[in-house]
Amino acid sequence: MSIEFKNVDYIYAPGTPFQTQGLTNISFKIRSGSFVAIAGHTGSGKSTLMQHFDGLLLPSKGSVTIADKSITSNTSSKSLKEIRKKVGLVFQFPESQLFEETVLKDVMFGPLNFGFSEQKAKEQAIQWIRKVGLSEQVMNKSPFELSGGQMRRVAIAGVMAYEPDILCLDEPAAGLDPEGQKQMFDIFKNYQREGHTVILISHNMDDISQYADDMLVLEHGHLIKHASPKEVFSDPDWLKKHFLDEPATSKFARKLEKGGFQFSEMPLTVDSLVNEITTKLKSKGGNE
Ligand SMILES: Nc1ncnc2c1ncn2[C@@H]1O[C@H](COP(=O)(O)OP(=O)(O)OP(=O)(O)O)[C@@H](O)[C@H]1O
Repeated sequence: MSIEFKNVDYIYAPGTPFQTQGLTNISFKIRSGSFVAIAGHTGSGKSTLMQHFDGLLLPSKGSVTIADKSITSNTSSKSLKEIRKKVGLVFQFPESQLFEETVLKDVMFGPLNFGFSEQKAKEQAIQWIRKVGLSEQVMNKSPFELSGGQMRRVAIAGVMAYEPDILCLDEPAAGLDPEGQKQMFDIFKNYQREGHTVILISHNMDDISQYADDMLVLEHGHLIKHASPKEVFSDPDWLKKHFLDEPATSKFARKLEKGGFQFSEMPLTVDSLVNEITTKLKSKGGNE
């Protein structure tokens, strides 16, 4: 299922002293079945953009089209419910939104809310509890008895259990250990392989370079780049200008090595990476 933005502006608290321009004139198209990363510094508009994918925020100007359904500032709540069944949003630290008595009930909540029968909702919940790497033994426990990492999985299973065509995740691996993070991303990559569209907000360039097909980069509410990670990461001048302080570790560096560069020290920051690339380019006569 595709997503298209046409000239979208979003203004928070219009006409008040708190008025803030969240997004300005955003246009792009996300291909159905792709894995897209949204990157950008804090406050650049990533969460504001994501909340337009299921109509949680309606554009102040312009339009958002999800498959063949258009969302504008006038879209009815009935149409929005249809869209929300197709677009699952997982916010940062989603475990803070768990509320049911048991894990099973919590994961069943989404499917039941979108019209699945009790039986089907239960089957979906059990399947997704397993798929996110939890044992069936947790099903009858209170979510609040679980570890932080397990609670995160329960919350994510709660969205995946109604199998939205588009899955949007805001920093889903934040705070998890490296093994837990990898498992989480493998689950999302498999979800894409099953034919779904996955959209991920991330500050982590390693994850983006490893998993995403395309990147949207925001700055001060403007879309400043829509390209593959390879294109973005092979433009040192652009990286230096926009991502100077973002951390880059060995996997990210290895991706760049494939473009012909070698790196000596790991981990690297983009700053040191860019210096290294610039030095190498100079020594090669600037032809690469
Ligand atoms: N509820 C709100 N009311 C007013 N302004 C807001 C609100 N939420 C966000 N903003 C403003 O909109 C702009 C974009 O914020 P947004 O949260 O979308 O950025 P972000 O890239 O997701 O940041 P972060 O990486 O910190 O989550 C910022 O200037 C922010 O202060």
